[in-house]
Amino acid sequence: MTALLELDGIGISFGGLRAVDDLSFTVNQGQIVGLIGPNGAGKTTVFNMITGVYKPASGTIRWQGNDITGAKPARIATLGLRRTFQTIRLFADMSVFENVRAGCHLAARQHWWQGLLALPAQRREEAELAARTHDILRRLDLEGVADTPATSLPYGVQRRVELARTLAGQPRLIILDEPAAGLNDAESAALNDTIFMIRDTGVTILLVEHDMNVVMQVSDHIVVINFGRKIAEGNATAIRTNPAVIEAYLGRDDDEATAA
Ligand SMILES: Nc1ncnc2c1ncn2[C@@H]1O[C@H](COP(=O)(O)OP(=O)(O)OP(=O)(O)O)[C@@H](O)[C@H]1O
Repeated sequence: MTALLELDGIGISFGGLRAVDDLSFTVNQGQIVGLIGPNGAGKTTVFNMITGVYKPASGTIRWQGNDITGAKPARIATLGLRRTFQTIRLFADMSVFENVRAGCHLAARQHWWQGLLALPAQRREEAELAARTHDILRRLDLEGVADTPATSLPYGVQRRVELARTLAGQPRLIILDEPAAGLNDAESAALNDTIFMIRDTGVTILLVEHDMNVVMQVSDHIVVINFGRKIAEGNATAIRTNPAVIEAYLGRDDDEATAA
């Protein structure tokens, strides 16, 4: 298996709090890796370090073998490493098609001024991008609402539009930030299929999620952190029965403990 993303001993502190400590794990090409942990475990901080929002105080992050520790978010995005957001960030005045088409811009080859001149190469690229956008809309079952203003749609559909827009940038690896948050049971069940479909198009996935059902059902490999440290990793069967994981979740009187 080829390592796409490697975290090697990364750590960061906020004031006196060691939010992430000596954390190592690898995401291989084509895998779906779940990153889980109780509230405040450090999940968000981990992917803020991966995406360049925070610079790790220690350790190394490698992308296809190259050290990208401390690289700026824009550079990391152009490498093909993208994330989704928990909060909806769609363009309110644009249709679903236009929102997803806007996600293609990072991968576009033409300069903006070539667009003004409407050169043949530019027109060709426009046609390519429109075809790519329609292909993604079809895969995510959004063709029927392509012309609908994005923010007029139900919450669960808007989340799918966001996912479509992120895919339009042709990522190699996508970090899904709690994709099941706020979804009803039917939407959450459909999400599993969507995640498999994304992987089947060749995109590697790092899934940060509270919903244990989703994580256990879709992940090839699961990394569990608590208080910023890795306490277990393995497949769903191994994680479900791991005493340290059970202890971490059952030590907390909340829904996560029940779900675990
Ligand atoms: N910018 C910051 N400044 C200070 N402390 C922070 C900051 N970001 C996170 N923390 C602290 O670091 C720890 C890890 O937080 P983080 O948000 O990464 O956890 P999480 O696993 O994503 O939690 P949740 O599941 O609740 O979203 C927490 O104790 C949090 O309070």
